[in-house]
Amino acid sequence: MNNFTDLQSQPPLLEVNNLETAFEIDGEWHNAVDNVSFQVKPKQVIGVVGESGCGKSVMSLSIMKLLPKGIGKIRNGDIKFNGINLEKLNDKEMNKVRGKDIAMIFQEPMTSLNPVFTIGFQLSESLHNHFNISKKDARKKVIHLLDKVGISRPEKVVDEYPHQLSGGMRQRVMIAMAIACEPKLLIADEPTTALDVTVQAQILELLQELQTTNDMSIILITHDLGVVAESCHEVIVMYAGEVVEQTDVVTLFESPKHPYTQLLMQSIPRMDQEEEVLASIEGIVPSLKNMPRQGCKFVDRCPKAMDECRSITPQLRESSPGHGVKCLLYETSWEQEGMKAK
Ligand SMILES: Nc1ncnc2c1ncn2[C@@H]1O[C@H](COP(=O)(O)OP(=O)(O)OP(=O)(O)O)[C@@H](O)[C@H]1O
Repeated sequence: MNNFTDLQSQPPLLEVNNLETAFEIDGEWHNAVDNVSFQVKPKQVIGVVGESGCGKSVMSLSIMKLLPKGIGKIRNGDIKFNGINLEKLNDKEMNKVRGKDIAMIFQEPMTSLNPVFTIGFQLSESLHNHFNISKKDARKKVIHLLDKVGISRPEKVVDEYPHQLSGGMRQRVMIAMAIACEPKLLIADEPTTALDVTVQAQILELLQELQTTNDMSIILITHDLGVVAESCHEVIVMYAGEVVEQTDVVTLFESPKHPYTQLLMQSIPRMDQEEEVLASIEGIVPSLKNMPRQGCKFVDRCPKAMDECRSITPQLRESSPGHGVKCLLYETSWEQEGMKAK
């Protein structure tokens, strides 16, 4: 992994500024991603964590411009890749960016692989989409890619079909497909969730290795802070579409500030625990239609909630340089305003 301080001085590869992505439900638009801003530096691995329904996938689909047409849209903010505003690109231009500059892998590889075509055919397709390459050279490159992602006997696997491979191998194939065109940014959406623990560790190791050899940045989306601790430089904690905490990985683990992050920390299995006694966070993430319009969205589940949390909407503020927290516990201005009013 690269040194965190070295990365800080570089211009961003990806900039997400005040992103709001909404879905239309019963004639009304609701934000699934609400005013999210962050940057990804070249060669940086950034983790996006949060429970199911926090907006992690919608955020990555927004970056890829793959939101379901007609139902979902970016209604505010912008996304810049290498300084280019992706919103301004037409479909053809965006198709070039996808795969070639930014690639994505998903949780369940079987849904992304076509069962009726061989691995070789599917991998060469993505090469043909972006490069003028002969069939023979594409096959050679596919075998090389399969080898690179740790698939043994790649010359055999190239002619096999997805169902002939294990879950871990299929995820390796997806990674091979994603890195085929050497993208500068890989978005990995829960890449290990469907795999057993040993295979999970191997896939994470592979991603880390590729990040270094290919000089790639990675956005690693996960609900598991344990995965983040292993692989990321910087972390964004999302709750109900918003960033509630954002900092480097060491600071996050040494001094998590937001009550939501603290609860997520308690749900990481630890090696020194004889039995897995995992804290679970009571309640669920509010649905888009039931999202509180005012105050903190975590209030109903927060063990540290105060009366003011229902009426005052917290702002994402730096609690120390580079450590953003969106919680009234770390804001003093609302208390001062209250004092003035008295
Ligand atoms: N096509 C859609 N139409 C309406 N609402 C949607 C759609 N896709 C996602 N949502 C809503 O947007 C919110 C964020 O969903 P998202 O899938 O991004 O969460 P997530 O954090 O990625 O969860 P998971 O880990 O389960 O994928 C949720 O409330 C979800 O129900």
